[in-house]
Amino acid sequence: MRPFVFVNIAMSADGKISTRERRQVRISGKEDFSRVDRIKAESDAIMVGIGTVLADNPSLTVKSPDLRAERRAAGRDEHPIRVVVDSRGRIPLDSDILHKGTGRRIVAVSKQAPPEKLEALEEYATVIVAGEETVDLTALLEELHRRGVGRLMVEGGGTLIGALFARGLVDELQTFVGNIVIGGEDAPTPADGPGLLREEDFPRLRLTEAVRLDEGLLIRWGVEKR
Ligand SMILES: NC(=O)C1=CN([C@@H]2O[C@H](COP(=O)(O)OP(=O)(O)OC[C@H]3O[C@@H](n4cnc5c(N)ncnc54)[C@H](OP(=O)(O)O)[C@@H]3O)[C@@H](O)[C@H]2O)C=CC1
Ligand SMILES: Nc1nc(O)c(N)c(N[C@@H]2O[C@H](COP(=O)(O)O)[C@@H](O)[C@H]2O)n1
Repeated sequence: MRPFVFVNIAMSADGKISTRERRQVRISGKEDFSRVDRIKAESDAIMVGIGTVLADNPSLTVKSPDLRAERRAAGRDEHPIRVVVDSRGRIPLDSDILHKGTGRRIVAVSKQAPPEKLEALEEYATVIVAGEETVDLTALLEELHRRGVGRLMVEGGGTLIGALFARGLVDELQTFVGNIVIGGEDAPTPADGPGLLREEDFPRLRLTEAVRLDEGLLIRWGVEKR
């Protein structure tokens, strides 16, 4: 068993999620940022790849005091569990995700991570070891489910999202398309990594919603079961 997995990503009108320098770019407007805060508050856990932590240093906390109060009233932590996928334990110990906001953190590593780094990390986070080289995402999701995660939001980046799609581990995709053009063949996109080659392997999506939001478009897709 694994959690319900949904990806939320903001991309430019030309399909980029950042610049070729991997610098964080504001793509969403005010309305979309509040939508993201709400769906974050509705999740049990929120996951990113180590590339996003190193590039953006996000906290992935719930920003609205009202949404945090709702979570508290429901007997939950103020913020969802923050999960970082980080085979080699590269996460800096002073990363915001390990310090900002109350609540639990999980760092998922593979057997490649140095034991001394894991020992240091355990002061701030629960460490899950899954996989030999990179993190075994199927095993990780099963472990998260065992630890009570029913609804998992994935915030990026492109490499992690591409790997989850390639393994059939995504149930829903929410994309905000913003009114900017970033360009550049090396700028990250919503599904990076090696990509898929055979049409029969391409995940098939079912459009469930397309609405105007800020100066852009929010598109929601369900992922067909294989
Ligand atoms: N616009 C938006 O909404 C968002 C944009 N971004 C942008 O995305 C960029 C970062 O994306 P990206 O560089 O692709 O990094 P990711 O955040 O996707 O992290 C990828 C890394 O995760 C690690 N990893 C461990 N196991 C796996 C696995 N099984 N499959 C895939 N990855 C694994 C790998 O590093 P290792 O081998 O060391 O473990 C890999 O390089 C930044 O520019 C950021 O600003 C990010 C989030 C949202
Ligand atoms: N939804 C959305 N729109 C954008 O325009 C963005 N740049 C992002 N980026 C993501 O948000 C994270 C920042 O989180 P915190 O504010 O630090 O909690 C960043 O790391 C990206 O995952 N998202």
